[in-house]
Amino acid sequence: MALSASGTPKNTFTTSKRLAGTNRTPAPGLSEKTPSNTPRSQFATPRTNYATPKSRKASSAMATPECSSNVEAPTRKDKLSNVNVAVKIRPGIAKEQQPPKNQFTTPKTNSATPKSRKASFDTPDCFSNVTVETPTASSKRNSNKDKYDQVSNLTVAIRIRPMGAKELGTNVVKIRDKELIIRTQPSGASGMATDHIFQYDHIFWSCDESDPIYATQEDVFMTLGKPLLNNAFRGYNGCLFAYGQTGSGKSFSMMGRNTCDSIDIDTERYSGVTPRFCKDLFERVRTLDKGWIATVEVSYFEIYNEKIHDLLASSSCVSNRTPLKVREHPIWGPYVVDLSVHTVKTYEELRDWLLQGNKNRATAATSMNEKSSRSHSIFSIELSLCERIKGEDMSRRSKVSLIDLAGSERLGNSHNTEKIREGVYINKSLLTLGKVISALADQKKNQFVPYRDSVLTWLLRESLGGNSLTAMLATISPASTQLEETLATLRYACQARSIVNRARVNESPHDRLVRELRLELENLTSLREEYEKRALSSSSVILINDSTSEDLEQLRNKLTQTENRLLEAQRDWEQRFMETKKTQMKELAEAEKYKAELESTVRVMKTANSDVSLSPYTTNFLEELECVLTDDNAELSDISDDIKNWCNNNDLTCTFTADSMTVTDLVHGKQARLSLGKLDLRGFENIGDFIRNLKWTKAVKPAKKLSKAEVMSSMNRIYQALSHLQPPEDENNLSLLFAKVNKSLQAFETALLNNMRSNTGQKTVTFNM
Ligand SMILES: Nc1ncnc2c1ncn2[C@@H]1O[C@H](COP(=O)(O)OP(=O)(O)OP(=O)(O)O)[C@@H](O)[C@H]1O
Repeated sequence: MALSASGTPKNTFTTSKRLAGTNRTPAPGLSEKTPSNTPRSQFATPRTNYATPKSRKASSAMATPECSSNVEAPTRKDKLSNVNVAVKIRPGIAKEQQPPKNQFTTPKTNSATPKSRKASFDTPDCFSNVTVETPTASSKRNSNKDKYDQVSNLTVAIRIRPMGAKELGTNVVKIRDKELIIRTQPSGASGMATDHIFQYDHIFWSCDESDPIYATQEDVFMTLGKPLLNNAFRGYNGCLFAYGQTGSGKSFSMMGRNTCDSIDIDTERYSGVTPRFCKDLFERVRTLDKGWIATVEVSYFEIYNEKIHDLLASSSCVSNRTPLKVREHPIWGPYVVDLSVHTVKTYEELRDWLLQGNKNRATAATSMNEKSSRSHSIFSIELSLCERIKGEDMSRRSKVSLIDLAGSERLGNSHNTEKIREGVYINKSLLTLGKVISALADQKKNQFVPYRDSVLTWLLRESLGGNSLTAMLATISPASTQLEETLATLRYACQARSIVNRARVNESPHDRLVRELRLELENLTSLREEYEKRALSSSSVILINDSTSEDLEQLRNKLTQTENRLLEAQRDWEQRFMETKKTQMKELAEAEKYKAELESTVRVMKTANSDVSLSPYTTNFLEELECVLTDDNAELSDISDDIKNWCNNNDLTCTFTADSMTVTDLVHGKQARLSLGKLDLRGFENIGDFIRNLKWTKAVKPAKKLSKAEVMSSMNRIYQALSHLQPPEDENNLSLLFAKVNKSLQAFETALLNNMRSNTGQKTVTFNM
C-alpha cells in the first residue's frame, strides 16, 4: 500500500485528513519491530504514569491534633479504604519534610491522612466532619484485556507555580509525604484552621527555584509529555490538557514563558511541554531505522466563545476568521471540518507553525493576567510510521493533542460585556467538562455523558473515556487570596483521576495480524535455532560419551515438533494473510463501487435543470429520512413509491409528508394535494387514472431557493439528530447501516451545495467524501 504525499494511505478516505479532536482513523498497521537505533525502553509503556499505584494505603494514621487544625479527609465514606494513592515525588523529596520557605508550618501530626475510614470516624468532637478530597480510583487502572489495548485511568498531576511579584496573601500550599495540603484560615465557632489533603499521580512543586524539590519545565515534560511521545511511536493516541485558574501557569507549563518568542520557546529554562515534545519527536524520527518513513502533520485551533478558529489557516487574520464546524464521522468520531493540516519535516518548520498559531491565539487583558488567553487551544500532532516489509507497507498512526484550556473567570470581577460573554462561554465549556468528568467518574453503567453540550467536550470525547492515553495537568497558585479557586481546581482534578480510558494501537486488523504472526514466526525461528544448537552440541557429546540414544531421540522429537509447528504457523500465516488480503480487496472494490455511485449522483445533481427549486429535494429527503427512521406505514410506502415512480416517469413531482401527498405539474403550473387518510386507489384502473382524477388547482409559487447557510444549518440539524441514533460499537450491522446513512447524507449535502453553486454562482464549499 503506497502512501500519499502527506502520509495518508491511498485507500483511506480523504476525510481522515480533516479529522481533529479525536483520532479514530482506521490506519493501516505496521510491524511491531522496534527501530533498532531506538532504545527499547522508549517503546515500553510508561508504567509509572499509567500504572496502578502499588501503594494504596494513605500515608499515615490520623493522629489527633491538639485541636490546632481541622483535617478534611475523604467523603465517600464507604470507599475510603480503596483510595488510590499514587504521587510521584521527584528526587530530593526527603527534604520535602521541611516545609519550603514562606510556607506555613504544620505540626507533623496535624495534617496526616487517615489510614482508614475507621480512623476518620474516631476524630474527636473538636474536629469537623471528614470529607473526601481524593476519590477512589478505578480498579481497572492499567489492565490489559487485549494484548495491545491499554486500559488506564487518567493520569493527574498538579503544579504549583511561584507567588507572583505583585500577588497578595500568604502561601497556603504545602506538600508532605506525597500529599498536597491546603490550609484554610481559622473560621467558624471552633476558630480552627482546616487542612485539605489531596493525593495525585504527580505533584510538581515549582514555587521556589532554590528549593531542592523544585520541579523544572524538563521535569514536567519527562513525567507527562515523554510517556505520550513513547506511546505515540507505538501507535497510541494521547492527550495532555492543562486545567487551572487564570494565571495559574497553564500556558507556562504547556508552551513556555513567552509563547510567541522563538528564542524563549526553545530555552532550556522556559521551554514548555509542547515544544519539548515536538523537538523530541524529531529526535526520535531521526534515529529510526532505514526503511522507515515517518510523516508528521500538525494542526492547531482554538475554541473561543464556542466557535472554532483555525490558528494555522493561510489567511488567518485575527479580526476576520471564519468559524469552523464540528462534524461527527460515523467511524472516526467528531472532527473539525476544513481544519488545515500541515506536513512538517523538521522541528524548526513545526516550531514556526506553533509560533504562528500562538500569535493568532485570541488574547485579552483581564483583571488578573495581562496577557491571559481567553480561548481553549488544541495543538495536535499526527504521527504516521510506515515500514516496507516484503513489498507490503505496514503502518500505524497516532495522534497527540496538547491542550491549553482557558482559565475560568469569575464574572463578578469584570465590567466588560464582551468579557462576560467570553466568560460565559468559557465557563460553559469548562462546566460541561466538569459534568463529563463527573459522569465518567461516577462509573455507573449507562450513565449519560453530555459530551455534546460543548464544542470542547465534543472534540475531547475520545480523550475522556475513549481511545487515548490521557493526562491532566492542573495548575494552581499558592496564594491564600486564590484559595477558593485552588480548592475547586484540586477537587476537579481529583475527580478526573477516576476516568478510565481504553487506548488501542491505531492500525488495520490486517496489519495487526501480520505483525502478530511475524512475532510468532520470529519466536519459533529462534526456538528452532536453539534446538539445533543443542542438538549439535548433544550429538557431539553423545559421540564423545557414547551416551544413550534415548536422549538424542527425545531431542530430535522436540526439534521435529518445533519444526512442524513452525511449518504450520507459516502455512497458517500465509493462508490468513491471503484471506485478509482478499477481504481487503473486496472492501476496496466495494469502496470503489460506492465512490462511483456517489460521483454519479453528484454528476446528476450538477447537471440538473437550473430552474429546479432545491426545496423539493430537501423536503423529499427529509420525509424519506423520517420514514426510514420511524419505519412507519410500510404498506403506505409501497403505494407512495409506486405513485412517485409514476409521477417521475410522467414529468410530475410528487412529495409525501407525514399526513399528505402533493403532486406538482410544473409544466402546466398546477398542483394537487390529498390527505393520506383519503389515499385510496380502489376504483381506479391504474395510478395514471388516480392521478388524473385528483383535485387539481393552480400551482402555488415554488418555494424560495435555500441559501447555502440555510442548507448547511438544516443539514447540521439532521447530522445532530442522526448522531443521537448512533448504535453501540458492537452492533456491527447497525453501525454499517449508520455509516451508510451518514455517507449518503454527506453525498446529498455535497450534491445540494454543488447544485447551488452551479445555479447561483455562490462560493464553493468543499466537502470530503
Ligand atoms: N512554574 C512557573 N514558574 C515561573 N513562572 C510561572 C510558572 N507558572 C506560571 N508562571 C508565570 O505566571 C504568570 C501566569 O502564567 P500563565 O500565563 O502560564 O497562566 P495561565 O494559567 O496560562 O493563564 P490564562 O488562563 O490566563 O492563560 C506568567 O507570568 C508566567 O510566566
